[in-house]
Amino acid sequence: MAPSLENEVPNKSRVTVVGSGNWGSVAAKLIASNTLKFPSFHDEVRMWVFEETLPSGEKLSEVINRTNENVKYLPGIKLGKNVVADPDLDHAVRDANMLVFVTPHQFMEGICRKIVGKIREDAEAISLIKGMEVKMEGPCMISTLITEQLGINCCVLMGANIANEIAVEKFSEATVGYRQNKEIAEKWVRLFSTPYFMVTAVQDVEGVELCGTLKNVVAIAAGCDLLMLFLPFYFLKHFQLLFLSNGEFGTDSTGFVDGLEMGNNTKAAIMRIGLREMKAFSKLLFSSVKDNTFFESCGVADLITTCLGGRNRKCADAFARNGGKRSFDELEAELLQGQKLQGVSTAKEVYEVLNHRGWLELFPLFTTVHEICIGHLPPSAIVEYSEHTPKFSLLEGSAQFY
Ligand SMILES: NC(=O)C1=CN([C@@H]2O[C@H](COP(=O)(O)OP(=O)(O)OC[C@H]3O[C@@H](n4cnc5c(N)ncnc54)[C@H](O)[C@@H]3O)[C@@H](O)[C@H]2O)C=CC1
Ligand SMILES: O=C(CO)COP(=O)(O)O
Repeated sequence: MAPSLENEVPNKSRVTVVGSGNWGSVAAKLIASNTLKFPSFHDEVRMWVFEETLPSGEKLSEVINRTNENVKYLPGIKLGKNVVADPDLDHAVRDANMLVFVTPHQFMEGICRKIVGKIREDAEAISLIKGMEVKMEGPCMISTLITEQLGINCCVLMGANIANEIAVEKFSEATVGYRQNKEIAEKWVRLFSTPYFMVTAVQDVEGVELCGTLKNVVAIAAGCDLLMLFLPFYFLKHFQLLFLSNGEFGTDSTGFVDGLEMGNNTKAAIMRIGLREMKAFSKLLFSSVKDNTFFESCGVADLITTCLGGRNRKCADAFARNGGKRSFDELEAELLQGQKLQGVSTAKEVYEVLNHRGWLELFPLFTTVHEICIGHLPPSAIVEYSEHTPKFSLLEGSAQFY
């Protein structure tokens, strides 16, 4: 049973973080430092934990409350004594008027269903979730899902935010996207901002959220692109031994590409083309999306950091290194150890939208990423496709997107 709430103090905002993965835990840490600082917030930050039993036999939530660390998803980092892990979702959300949603996107529909009618009427939400759902009616952003299912306003916070870096207080920026109410957006900015985490608000929920969502697809491409440079050598025995024996891909592989003096240009090309497709796709879905949003932290900066150092890139690198013979599910389990990959399912969701609307030809990078992920194309297609200039000229010629 989770520890009980502190005594009620009127008019103070009470924050609950729904999610306690890698980023969820860091978000709780950031917030907890500010709820202690500002009298307008209750000190305590409740963090809903999807309960699991650790190899030691203990419950994760109990260990978090005992050690003040999320030993599974963010080991070695103290969250702040005012963070209370709570495995009971209803209990965790019922007193909060500021709900921070930060779970892998595939779980959000189920979570919303469980808490319908169980939250405060005056609750405000913010989503830190990068992903979307595709329904019969079309694509549905996670903030929209929250608003529609729970009947509450929902802002978003996205940015160049590799959680492990923010956990050790390396300087980062982030973007809050809001719809109408600037005052609420400013309250979220205050809740998250620290000297090492600089948050800016823009009035463009869809633009901010689509940036955060779509860059994960480009990061998969960036991961494949890395391996592309190795394919000619792939079957040489010593490379096979090097790549397949130690299970360490990230740093070694990047150094290797650097050694070939080819990788950075190729990766930059993938990012540039990816950014164009992100912008075109976002504007086709929502004409309100603003150009400037792509220059905020949620746009180009998040694209760069994820393509260089994110989990999507890491798994795609391993996928390509194995010639597509090991599934993303298998690689995710092995390399991320419980953390979740968003780019592969987002690529599928984007593909469904493109296919349904007859836009596949307009988005060769997004389309190719999905076809590689499902094994219809080899990883090498990610670079081959860039030779299909006629497809690109369709995009180049679509002036209304740019
Ligand atoms: N990790 C990062 O560096 C960043 C992540 N994000 C985004 O934040 C969102 C959450 O990511 P993370 O906190 O990193 O999560 P994560 O990738 O660490 O995922 C693991 C979390 O999922 C939970 N989980 C597993 N099965 C579940 C189920 N059936 N129902 C509910 N929860 C379940 C686990 O308990 C754990 O809390 C994602 O959309 C991600 O794209 C955004 C910025 C940075
Ligand atoms: O969103 C992220 C950084 O802003 C994290 O990306 P990954 O999920 O690829 O690690």
